Amino acid sequence: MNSKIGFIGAGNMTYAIVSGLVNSYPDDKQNIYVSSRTVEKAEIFCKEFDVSLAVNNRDLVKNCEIIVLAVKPVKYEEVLNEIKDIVTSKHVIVSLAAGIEIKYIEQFFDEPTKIVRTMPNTPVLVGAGMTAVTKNDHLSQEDLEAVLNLFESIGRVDVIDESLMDSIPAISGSSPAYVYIFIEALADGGVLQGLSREKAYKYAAQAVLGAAKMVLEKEKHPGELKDMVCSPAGATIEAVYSLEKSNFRGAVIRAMNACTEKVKQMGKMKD
Ligand SMILES: NC(=O)C1=CN([C@@H]2O[C@H](COP(=O)(O)OP(=O)(O)OC[C@H]3O[C@@H](n4cnc5c(N)ncnc54)[C@H](OP(=O)(O)O)[C@@H]3O)[C@@H](O)[C@H]2O)C=CC1
Ligand SMILES: O=C(O)[C@@H]1CCC=N1
Repeated sequence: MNSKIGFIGAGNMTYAIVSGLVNSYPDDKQNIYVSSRTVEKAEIFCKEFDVSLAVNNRDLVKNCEIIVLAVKPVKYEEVLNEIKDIVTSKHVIVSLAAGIEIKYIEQFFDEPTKIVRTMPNTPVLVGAGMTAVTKNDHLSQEDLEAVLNLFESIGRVDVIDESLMDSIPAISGSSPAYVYIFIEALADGGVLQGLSREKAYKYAAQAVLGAAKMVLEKEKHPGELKDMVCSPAGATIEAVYSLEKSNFRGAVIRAMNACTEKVKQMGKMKD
């Protein structure tokens, strides 16, 4: 880690990213700073990970080059007003917020400021995150590489056009939540049929992990991979038929549309 990185907000996403970074950079823990509204929470957090405590958000900005805004979208105005006069052209501001556009953050600063908008997900905690990244024109290639390196150390990264950013929560930022529901449902079905709860979670989660690896590592269409499982007149096609009758795909796509709709509303709520 070549820069000091500071997290404003010690909530779920900071927990996930810092856990991942501490695993990837065990010798650089002291270069990770955290501040939060409730200082006691930040203290507990810093003790757990052996990272540096910033006593407040301004102290964090003074100590770090990369500043991650890990507060809810509605808190952006408050936090940006608090730090704007001490942010310099050397800092890189990294936003995690769903729905917040780069131009909204830019308007707080009188001078050109380096801003990166990202959408990670909680699996960064285990080094298996998916992070979409977009940036403004004030970053050098070196600045961008520094941010990409951080997220690449805790998962996969993709640089995209900002026009696509509002669509990313639905497909990867929020989707771990739907996958956990799917895993719970698989496990409940297993328990119903007599498996222990412990075994049911292990079998369900490993099946989801394995299926995802097949999609990522084999150059095959997911439909072809599904067909490989469905023996003619076999058991799997009965399950697939039942899911299709329940509009499984439609339910997922409808949920994603609801997610994106909310992301767009959250982007407007901060105005
Ligand atoms: N959770 C997720 O899976 C993902 C979240 N995100 C984005 O990450 C951001 C954070 O989300 P998440 O971690 O889930 O939210 P949380 O509610 O878990 O955490 C937010 C944190 O911000 C702190 N906070 C609030 N106001 C301030 C302030 N003025 N100064 C410093 N800290 C403050 C809160 O402290 P306190 O508890 O004391 O109020 C809390 O620790 C959001 O913008 C979200 O859109 C992006 C991708 C995935
Ligand atoms: O629920 C949320 O608003 C955030 C955005 C992506 C995941 N969690």
